[in-house]
Amino acid sequence: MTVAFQASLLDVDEPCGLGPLTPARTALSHGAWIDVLPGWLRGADALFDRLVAAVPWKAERRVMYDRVVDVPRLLKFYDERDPLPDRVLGDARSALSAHYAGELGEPFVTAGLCLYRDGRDSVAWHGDDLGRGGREDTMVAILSLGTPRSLLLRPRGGGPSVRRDLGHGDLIVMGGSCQRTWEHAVPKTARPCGPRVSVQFRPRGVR
Ligand SMILES: O=C(O)CCC(=O)C(=O)O
Ligand SMILES: [Fe+2]
Repeated sequence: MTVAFQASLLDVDEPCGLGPLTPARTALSHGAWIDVLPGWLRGADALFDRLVAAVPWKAERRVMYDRVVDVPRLLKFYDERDPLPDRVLGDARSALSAHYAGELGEPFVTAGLCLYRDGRDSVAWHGDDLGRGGREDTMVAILSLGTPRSLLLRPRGGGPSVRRDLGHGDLIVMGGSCQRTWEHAVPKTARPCGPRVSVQFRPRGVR
């Protein structure tokens, strides 16, 4: 598939590599938190290009109320035994598993990939609460590549939302009770907007 993407000028020709994993934590309410590390992956635009070309992206359709609608992004899920599409993703998963081992008590194993082709692609408000995230504290780590998009978070009970603009190798980790006491979304935008890939690493049974 071809998607037009303007590589960031700072990033051109830089070798792909993960920097030190030194995220800054922001406590949210109800025992939720986010860790953010801008530019964790240097040379992220090269990885973006490889993933756009190599991943067998799938368009999905879902039942919404009484209609079948297109899911507004392309997807590919790698289960724990599936080989990842790029070595750098394996390195990122290992580094995250090592860094959070004490706090999380288990490794990140799956990788969910999303391709937002332009500003019309999005993900609606939700928590990753289909599995254990709906009952237990856990973590979901997201590596963002390509054009930055806003990730919004809001408490389920109501209250102000928190926004982080993520792309070009940025990392966010949602932790604690975040998947069951908060929701997150990547809203559509009317601004001209190039494509973004997000890679979500999750522990076993978290979806
Ligand atoms: O694209 C993102 O950063 C978020 C994706 C997401 O929330 C999900 O796939 O569950
Ligand atoms: Fe999510």
